[in-house]
Amino acid sequence: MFEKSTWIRLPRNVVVGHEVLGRTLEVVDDVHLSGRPLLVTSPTPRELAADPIAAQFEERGIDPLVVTVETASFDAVEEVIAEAEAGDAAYLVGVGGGKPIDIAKMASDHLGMGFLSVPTAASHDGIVSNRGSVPDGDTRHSVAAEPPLAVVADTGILANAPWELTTAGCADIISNYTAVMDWRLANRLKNVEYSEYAAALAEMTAEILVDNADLIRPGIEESAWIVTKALMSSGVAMSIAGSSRPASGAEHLFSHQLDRLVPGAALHGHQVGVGAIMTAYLHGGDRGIWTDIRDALASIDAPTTADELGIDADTVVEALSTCHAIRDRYTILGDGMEEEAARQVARQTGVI
Ligand SMILES: NC(=O)C1=CN([C@@H]2O[C@H](COP(=O)(O)OP(=O)(O)OC[C@H]3O[C@@H](n4cnc5c(N)ncnc54)[C@H](O)[C@@H]3O)[C@@H](O)[C@H]2O)C=CC1
Ligand SMILES: O=C(CO)COP(=O)(O)O
Ligand SMILES: [Zn+2]
Repeated sequence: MFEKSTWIRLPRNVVVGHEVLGRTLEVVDDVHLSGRPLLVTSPTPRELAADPIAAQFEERGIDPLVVTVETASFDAVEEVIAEAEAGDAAYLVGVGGGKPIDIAKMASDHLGMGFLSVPTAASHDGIVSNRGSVPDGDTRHSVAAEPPLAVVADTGILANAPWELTTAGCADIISNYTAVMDWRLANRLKNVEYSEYAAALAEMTAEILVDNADLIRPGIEESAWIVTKALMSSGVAMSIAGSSRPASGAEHLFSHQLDRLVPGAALHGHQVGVGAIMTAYLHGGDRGIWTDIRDALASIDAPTTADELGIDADTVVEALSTCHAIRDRYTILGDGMEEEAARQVARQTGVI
């Protein structure tokens, strides 16, 4: 008997483009949200986007609640939940980079409320996905959470964000290549559930981004458009898969381990990009696509070496040789790399 079922949770409206921030209330209406919103933001995005959105609500006679968070933590999630309950909020709006959006996502999951994602930086694919990532003890990877009901991505704001945030978003997309290789391997070796649709979408997204790498330049709104659409597409792949597998393999394990060893040393996307160079090498050796990945990263100004990440060689080797154990996710790292083998890979690929 056929007993399979799937439940794909996607944003209902995705609005990307020039000055779309000014249309936030139209989006709110279109997804039938009403009542008092709670805007969750961080200091710079507050000025750039949350205050202008708050002004739109005020013009309509609605007094929005605003919480400014500084760090991604469960204390911040609790604070948002408490503010929402005390202020009778009806829904949440996450405005900023990954941190406020993740906090809004996790809080809305807990409160059973809808939420909107308003990214001000195209820094990774969490800005649209149904995954939330808040450090929990030793855990750094994402967990299932509420997907946004809608995304409002203003390309003018995104194009003016610090360039390294955009290159981090690009690198997060480029890492889909190795994530999908790991996923296929895990499917073949461990019978891990696999979706060809999600895998193909994740790979195609990386390919389109790499093909358009020449158009991705600082301060250009069309660049923000290309990167944001890719992040959306990658988020959809994760939603189809019902896991982060299409966009997260061993290169992400490596990055999560760096987050534990040297918190805040480099951006998520930059770390996974360097991880992807090394894990692509592990998949294919000298004939593999690791040089293509390295060159694609270099072409969009993303780091390709430990030095460029600002992380020392020993830490890179430690992260690569220990990260297999941090999560139950089978990858090319198998049951772990010997430290000397990890050092060789990092040397062969020019990472150290
Ligand atoms: N949910 C998920 O699947 C994922 C979540 N993450 C999480 O996301 C977080 C990292 O994301 P980020 O966006 O790097 O963090 P973030 O929210 O801290 O933003 C980085 C910095 O950029 C600034 N910023 C944002 N937009 C700006 C703009 N337009 N102009 C000037 N400055 C601007 C912020 O004020 C902040 O200082 C981490 O907590 C990480 O764990 C990372 C990957 C996936
Ligand atoms: O960053 C992500 C995909 O790009 C999410 O992956 P994780 O589940 O490994 O946190
Ligand atoms: Zn990522």
